Amino acid sequence: MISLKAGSFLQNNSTSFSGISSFSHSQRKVSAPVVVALNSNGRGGERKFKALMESTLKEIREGASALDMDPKPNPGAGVEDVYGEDRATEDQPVTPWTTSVASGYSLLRDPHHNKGLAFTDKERDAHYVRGLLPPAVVTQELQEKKLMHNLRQYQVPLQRYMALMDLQERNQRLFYKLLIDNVEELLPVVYTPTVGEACQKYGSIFRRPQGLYISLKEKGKILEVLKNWPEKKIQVIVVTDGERILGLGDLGCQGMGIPVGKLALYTALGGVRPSSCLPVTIDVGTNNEELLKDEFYIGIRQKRATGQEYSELLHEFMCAVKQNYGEKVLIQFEDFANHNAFELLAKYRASHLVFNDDIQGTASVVLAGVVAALKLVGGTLAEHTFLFLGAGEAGTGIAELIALEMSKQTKAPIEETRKKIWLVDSKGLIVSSRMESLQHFKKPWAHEHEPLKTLLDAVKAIKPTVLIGSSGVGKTFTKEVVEAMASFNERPVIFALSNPTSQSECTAEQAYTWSKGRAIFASGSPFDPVECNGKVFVPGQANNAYIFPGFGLGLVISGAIRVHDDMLLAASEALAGQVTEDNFDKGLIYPPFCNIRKISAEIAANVASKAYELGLATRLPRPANLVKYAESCMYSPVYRNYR
Ligand SMILES: NC(=O)C1=CN([C@@H]2O[C@H](COP(=O)(O)OP(=O)(O)OC[C@H]3O[C@@H](n4cnc5c(N)ncnc54)[C@H](OP(=O)(O)O)[C@@H]3O)[C@@H](O)[C@H]2O)C=CC1
Ligand SMILES: CC(=O)C(=O)O
Ligand SMILES: [Mg+2]
Repeated sequence: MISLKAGSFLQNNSTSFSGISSFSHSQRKVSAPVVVALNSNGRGGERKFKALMESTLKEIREGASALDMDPKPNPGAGVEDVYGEDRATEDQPVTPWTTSVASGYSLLRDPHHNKGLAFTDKERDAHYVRGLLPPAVVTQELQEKKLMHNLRQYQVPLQRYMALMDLQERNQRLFYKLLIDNVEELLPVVYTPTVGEACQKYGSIFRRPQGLYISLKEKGKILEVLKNWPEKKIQVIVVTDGERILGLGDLGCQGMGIPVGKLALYTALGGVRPSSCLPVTIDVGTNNEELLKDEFYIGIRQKRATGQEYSELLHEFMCAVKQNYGEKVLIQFEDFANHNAFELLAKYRASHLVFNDDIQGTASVVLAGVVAALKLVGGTLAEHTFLFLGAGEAGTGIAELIALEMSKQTKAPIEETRKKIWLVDSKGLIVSSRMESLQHFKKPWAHEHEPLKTLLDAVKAIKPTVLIGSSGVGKTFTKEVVEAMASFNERPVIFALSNPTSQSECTAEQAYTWSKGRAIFASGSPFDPVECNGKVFVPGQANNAYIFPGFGLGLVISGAIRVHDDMLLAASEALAGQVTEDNFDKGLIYPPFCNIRKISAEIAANVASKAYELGLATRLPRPANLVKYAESCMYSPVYRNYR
């Protein structure tokens, strides 16, 4: 075992090199000079190691220029090839560095470098794995084929989820190759709906920890906890406190499945490197009585901390992140309850690079779907009338972005364009007579109207052209509601955004059947194509997964320091622009996920372009072709050759 450590000595068989602090990226408490400690383990590896060190140092110091992009990647923009992995080709192999040079048994157990049976004979000799594997040598493609075959044998979605998580823990590149090549089939497993069930049962299915847990016990020590994470170059953090996991409510610490899943998509769909992604769960307790009683629950057993105690922990986290990773790390808030979500976004948007996926990402994806739908239904955005069921993060976030875009298009003040948008919450239609009792984020939507209690009454009174479900409550778009929409719209536009599938406002089949095949329908969780009156209808998936991976990539490659609403509009425009005539012919208002990497590159380029235009980008000079640049920065899961 050859280990490379910063600021420490090895007791036996050790040889020291000094002055190579450039290697210190993955160890904490780095102090110069960095010491490389060598334990040759009786393999006579000392000379070999010195030669290896010299050649690798040379490669890192000089070799980077060979394949650099024009303009050169800027370390500040966070896209540099920290591990030398991009430079690896058949002719130019690299060393599989971790905090140690992984070899032998530990190499097979290191998910970042393990290739299983794909290790060549030469690699098996060079890295001491001969005999630790059966003799067959197979390609990554064959491994993929076998795994897909095995996954398809499972009847229960949760078993597929667990098999995929095991793979991620065992062989990271193979996991991402599977996910990228089979995105439409595997998205419902690592993401909604199956990830919802996984979170509900997270304590029971828990095997190896994923991500970073920061609980009230870590108060005062969050910076230290961040330093326990093995990677130093973090570019994207997805953080939840588990209080509103999909439409499933408070799952406390078990919400970890969400940041883990979202970040898997950052890599697979947006090409952000797995090593630069950090899933975080903040555990302040849970109000879920069942979990508190569950002997397998993995979080702290207490009611949720609120008020000052909550905000102090969150503030310590936000400060520690900036201190540890710098100004340009993206913090994505995910599945917080709305009473905290709006406040956190407002509090930190001026000082940190923050993005709330449920408020902002969802807004961007739904606006794109609406803009695309206009091609099928006709009219401008301002000529349509919108009604929401659900006036929380998703509902008011989407409403505000639609109103902003309408205002930009018509030059009318946003106070005016908001009047085209109506929302219903658990107490009925939001109207001005309720103003006093409304939460702050609902107040802009309190228009003059008589109070109405039910969605059906609101549909009949407002006569919306677009109906959007964002309440987290399933089966709320009843036959009467859909029939009412179809009675005054030739092509009613219906979004059933709530996740997972059990919480969907209606199914695709119901939307098409009840509207006699006239609905333009999209849902947050996927539905299979439906045959109605001899015609096949393909429902779209209106999910923020279309937006956040490309959006985040755009921020990272431009070195953006803040998120601006115009970037959300830019992302939305790029997504809507990817819907083809062929997609429209099938009634689709989103492009299929199988092209998601191309879509993400377009989104990233539009977002980055906006960041430059707004003076929020720090990566200079601006690459001439941002789409090509975004594509070139994307992580590839193909195995690297080891020397
Ligand atoms: N497809 C996608 O990409 C996304 C989907 N979502 C989904 O949207 C749903 C809501 O999320 P989010 O907005 O964050 O949640 P919030 O808790 O912030 O908002 C929920 C809203 O729904 C209202 N509501 C609850 N029950 C009813 C009811 N029976 N009738 C009418 N209104 C009701 C609430 O009313 P009140 O305020 O009165 O309590 C509240 O306004 C979730 O299922 C989530 O999974 C979220 C983000 C992205
Ligand atoms: C998709 C998503 O972010 C949600 O349902 O919360
Ligand atoms: Mg969410």
